[in-house]
Amino acid sequence: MSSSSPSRTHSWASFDGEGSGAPSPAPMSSGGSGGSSSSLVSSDASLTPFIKDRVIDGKAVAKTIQGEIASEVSRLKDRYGRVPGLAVVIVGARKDSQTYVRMKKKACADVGIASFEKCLPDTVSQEELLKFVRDFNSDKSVHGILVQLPLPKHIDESAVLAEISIEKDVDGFHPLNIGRLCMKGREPLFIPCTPFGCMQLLERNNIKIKGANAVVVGRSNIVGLPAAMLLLKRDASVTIVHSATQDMASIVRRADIVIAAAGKTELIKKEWLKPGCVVIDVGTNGVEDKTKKTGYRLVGDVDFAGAKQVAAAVTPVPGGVGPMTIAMLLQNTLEGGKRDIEGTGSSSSSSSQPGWKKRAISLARTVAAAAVGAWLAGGRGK
Ligand SMILES: NC(=O)C1=CN([C@@H]2O[C@H](COP(=O)(O)OP(=O)(O)OC[C@H]3O[C@@H](n4cnc5c(N)ncnc54)[C@H](OP(=O)(O)O)[C@@H]3O)[C@@H](O)[C@H]2O)C=CC1
Ligand SMILES: Nc1nc(=O)c2c([nH]1)NC[C@@H]1CN(c3ccc(C(=O)N[C@@H](CCC(=O)O)C(=O)O)cc3)C=[N+]21
Repeated sequence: MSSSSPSRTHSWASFDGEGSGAPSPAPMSSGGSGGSSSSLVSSDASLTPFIKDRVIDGKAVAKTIQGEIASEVSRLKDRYGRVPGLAVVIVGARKDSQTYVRMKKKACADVGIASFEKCLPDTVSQEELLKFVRDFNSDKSVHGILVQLPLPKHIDESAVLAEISIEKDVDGFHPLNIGRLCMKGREPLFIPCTPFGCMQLLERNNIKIKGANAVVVGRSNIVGLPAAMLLLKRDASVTIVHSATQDMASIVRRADIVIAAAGKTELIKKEWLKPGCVVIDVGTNGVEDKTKKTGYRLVGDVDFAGAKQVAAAVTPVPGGVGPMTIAMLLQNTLEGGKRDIEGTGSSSSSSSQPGWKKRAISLARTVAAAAVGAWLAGGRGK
């Protein structure tokens, strides 16, 4: 995890064993096999500040993080007279996309981050869209660029995401950022917001990740895959399940931590869950509800009422991962802003070199690599 993440470190030893004076495991109301004797969740309420009655309050965690971001932004403003800026590009008129973009804009205003918006019709050509991305790439007041997904079918999503400057890729979707996220000993410049938010929900409640069996349901580039990589980097043993997985129930049943990101309403049943596990529900599915003004309500990928009876902790939908996604987008934009405004460099390595020096070294490395490549291509390397 990036050293710049707002998480705190914590010693896990006390939750584990018998005879350690450790708090007792979370109550297990559903009998059954496969349960371990220790809990990942402390019963010391001071260590689980955002868990009440086994429900993880994502809104409260997000609010805390946004408070931290607001004070950092005001520090930057006082000291340098500059604030971080986020640009959002939205194509077409999807209602859900418009809602998310509106929420992001309001969240930026709340913490003092400048926001810029480009709304394009769904007839926009790929070249035009790329031009707007390039314009934001070279705009000094923009430190983060988010192109709202999904994009219309005629646009090559990968090409657009790869065009975003890696230094402004606050979604963390650029192939270089994803590549670094997956590599041992490397860190991305930005961690994808939703998985980053899931990790914060665990970390800020001191939930033990190291050594846990984690199951991620879903393998998308934006949620499932990066969530699995982050859990792996935190020393969980990770299994990813997807639409071709056989007997998913028995795999989920072994999980101490479940991250559900399939986009299927209440796919995960109470009986699939190991007693005392922790469930992070990313799914955001609209189901018809005539009692609502909008005509629908949001439901997760997990049977929430059932999970609440079995799990030690579970996130609700809404009010769980969703608000965290937005908080982490602000966090990433702040990080991007700080690298530029304070000159803390374009690499997330822990080196203390100033930004300009890191950039110079990085450029020198690129030039050297290109020279060696040309030399080898010329047959002289044989
Ligand atoms: N709260 C938030 O902030 C966010 C919420 N979301 C929500 O999270 C969910 C997932 O989003 P996203 O990753 O973009 O979705 P995708 O549709 O891109 O990916 C879904 C993944 O789930 C797998 N899957 C689908 N059906 C099943 C099944 N029956 N059993 C097991 N695996 C299955 C798919 O498998 P395969 O690869 O084999 O097709 C795929 O890997 C959605 O509900 C989305 O709305 C997304 C982003 C942010
Ligand atoms: N480039 C890009 N980056 C994204 O991060 C991205 C995207 N495209 N496309 C769509 C998905 C989805 N997404 C959500 C963000 C916030 C909530 C959220 O805050 N949800 C609230 C409820 C919102 C409501 O009431 O509608 C909650 O769960 O409590 C949900 C989903 C980001 N995504």
